[in-house]
Amino acid sequence: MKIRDAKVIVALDFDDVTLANDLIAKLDPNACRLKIGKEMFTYFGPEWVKQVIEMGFDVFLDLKFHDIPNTVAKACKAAASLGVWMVNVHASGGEVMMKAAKEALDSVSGRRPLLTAVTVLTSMDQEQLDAVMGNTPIQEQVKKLALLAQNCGLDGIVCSAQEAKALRTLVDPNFALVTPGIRPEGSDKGDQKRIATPKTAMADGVSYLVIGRPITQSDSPLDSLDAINQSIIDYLR
Ligand SMILES: O=C(O)c1cc(=O)[nH]c(=O)n1[C@@H]1O[C@H](COP(=O)(O)O)[C@@H](O)[C@H]1O
Repeated sequence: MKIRDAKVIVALDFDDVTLANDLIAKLDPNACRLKIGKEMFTYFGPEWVKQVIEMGFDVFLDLKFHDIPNTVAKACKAAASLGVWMVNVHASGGEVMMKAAKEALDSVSGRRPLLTAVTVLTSMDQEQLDAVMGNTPIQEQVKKLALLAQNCGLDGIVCSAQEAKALRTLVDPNFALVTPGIRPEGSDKGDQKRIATPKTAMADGVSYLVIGRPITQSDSPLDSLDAINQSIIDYLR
C-alpha cells in the first residue's frame, strides 16, 4: 500500500540483522519510514544504516543523544554524514546542548536531518516521573520541554500522543510531534505507559507514529502495517 508522506515509522528493534533485513526487503519505502535505535546501531553499526538508506528508506536514527554540547553536536554531525532523515537528542540536555546540535546540523552540506528532542519517555507514568523530577505533571513537563526545543530551533519533539492535543495549541503547526507508544486496538502494551491508537493519535494532531512491536512482532507484519496505514487513510479522508 502506497501512501503519500508516510506517517508510520517502523521501529526496527531486532537483535538479528537477517530478520530485520528480511522484513525491510518486504517493506515499501512509500508506505513507511524506518527507525534504527540503540540496539541495532550498537550491533550492526553505521554501514548497515547506510545500506538501509540506500534501499530508499527515510531512516530516523534514534540514539537519543544526551551529553555535553560539544559531544552532542559532533555526534549529530556524524549522524548527518550517514544520510539519515531524522536524529534525536534528549530535551533535558538543555538549551545550550540543543542549540549546539542544531548549529552542527545547519553546518552540514546537503540534506540536513530533521532534529527532534525527546521530552518525557512514553514508558514513564506520573509515578516514575515524580521519582526523578519531584511533583511536575507529565503534561507540564512535556509542554515545557517542547517550547524549549522549539525556541532552540529544533524541528520537533518526541512525546506521547496523549500530550499531542494540548501541544498542538501551543507549538507551531509545522513543529513535528513524533509519537511512540502507539498501540492499535487490542495490542499488547509491553513496557509503554502513555499509549494511544493510531486513529486517536492522528485525530490529536501527531506528525509521525513510531510503531515497533505491534508490527515487527506480529504474525504478519505487512498486514499489520497495512491495517494501520488504512486506518490513517480512513482518518485523513
Ligand atoms: O525516541 C523514541 O523513539 C522513543 C521515545 C519514547 O519516549 N518512547 C519510545 O518507545 N521510543 C522508541 O519507540 C519505539 C517503540 O517501540 P514499540 O514499543 O515496540 O512500539 C522503541 O524503539 C523506543 O526506543
